[in-house]
Amino acid sequence: MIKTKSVTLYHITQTLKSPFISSIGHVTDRDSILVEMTDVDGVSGWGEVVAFSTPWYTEETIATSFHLLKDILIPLVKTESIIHPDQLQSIFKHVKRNFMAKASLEGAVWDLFAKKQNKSLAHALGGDKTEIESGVVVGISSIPKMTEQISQYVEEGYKRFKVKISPHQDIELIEGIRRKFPNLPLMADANSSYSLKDIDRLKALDQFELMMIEQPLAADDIVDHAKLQQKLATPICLDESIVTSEDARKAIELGSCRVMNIKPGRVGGLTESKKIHDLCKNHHIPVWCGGMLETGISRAHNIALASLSNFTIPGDISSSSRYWDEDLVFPEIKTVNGKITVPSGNGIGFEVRRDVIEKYCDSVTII
Ligand SMILES: O=C(O)CCC(=O)c1ccccc1C(=O)O
Ligand SMILES: [Mg+2]
Repeated sequence: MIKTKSVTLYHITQTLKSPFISSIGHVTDRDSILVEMTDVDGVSGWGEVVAFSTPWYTEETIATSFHLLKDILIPLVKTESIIHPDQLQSIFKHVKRNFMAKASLEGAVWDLFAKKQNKSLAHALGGDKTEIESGVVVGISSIPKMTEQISQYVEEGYKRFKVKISPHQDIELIEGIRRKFPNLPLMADANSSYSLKDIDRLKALDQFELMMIEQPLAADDIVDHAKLQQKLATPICLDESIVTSEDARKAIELGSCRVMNIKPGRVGGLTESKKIHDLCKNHHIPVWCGGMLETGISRAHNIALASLSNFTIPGDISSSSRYWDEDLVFPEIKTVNGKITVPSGNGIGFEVRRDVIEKYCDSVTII
């Protein structure tokens, strides 16, 4: 049983090693809110808000998440005795959307719950893989720079490579990469930069045998994606369009995709992530875990989630050093020979480094 004593929110800002560029947004300084929930027995669980400072990827921001946590979600949780983290869905049932805010607090509860059960978060979620395969994302730049980056990541052992595309940079880019790496496990993420009018451009990509195209069409669409999937040989993977397990059910029913990307933040937490995972597994839709340029805390949650059996495709979970000079967790999260070991220690299985948090922390709020 978890009875909350306090929840501490740490607002931190870290600068990415190099700016992250996609078709819809640039990130140079990464703001995050770390959520530490301490219960009356003195055990702490950790979560992270993965929203950005502006609403370019989803409608949430760091500021909206802070408001939701402080004024609505934490007060709701503080009055409850929690037996299982799944309960948070009913505790939050009158709070619409705000998935990333909910996921951060739910993540802290999952970590705390696993720690109190003397289980790893992976085991608490029902995952039994001891290692997960690691993929990496190459941001938008010139084609020579991107191929150069890919060569470096190939050397580092990554198992899957993702590039960002848009109607301004697609066929030529993929052709350039394929010329140098004919058999690379390669995929492209469009972040909703196409419409059905671009169908010929998208069909032209079929010749390059990409593993999948991620989110070609609008975030709020699953109908046009179904039409597009019928015309494309390349599997479509949905990211932004899936924010609940109901969205996942409808997308599967319509045939809007053949693969799904799951990000706990986007779907409101690990409980909903698991539901989507289970649903996809029953319908033979493979899933992989997406990334949000997050710190080691959210990466640790992602690793635990990706230890579930239907995460059969390497996700966007890369070494912390891909984005950060210094990780917030110990030991540092590292891809070795394209794999990351799923920790066996209790909860997230990593120690949170308070000394590093302090270095990047702008403000602390205790509720
Ligand atoms: O390496 C990562 O963390 C994932 C990079 C990435 O593609 C991404 C990063 C931020 C927001 C959205 C996306 C995306 O998957 O669309
Ligand atoms: Mg994406």
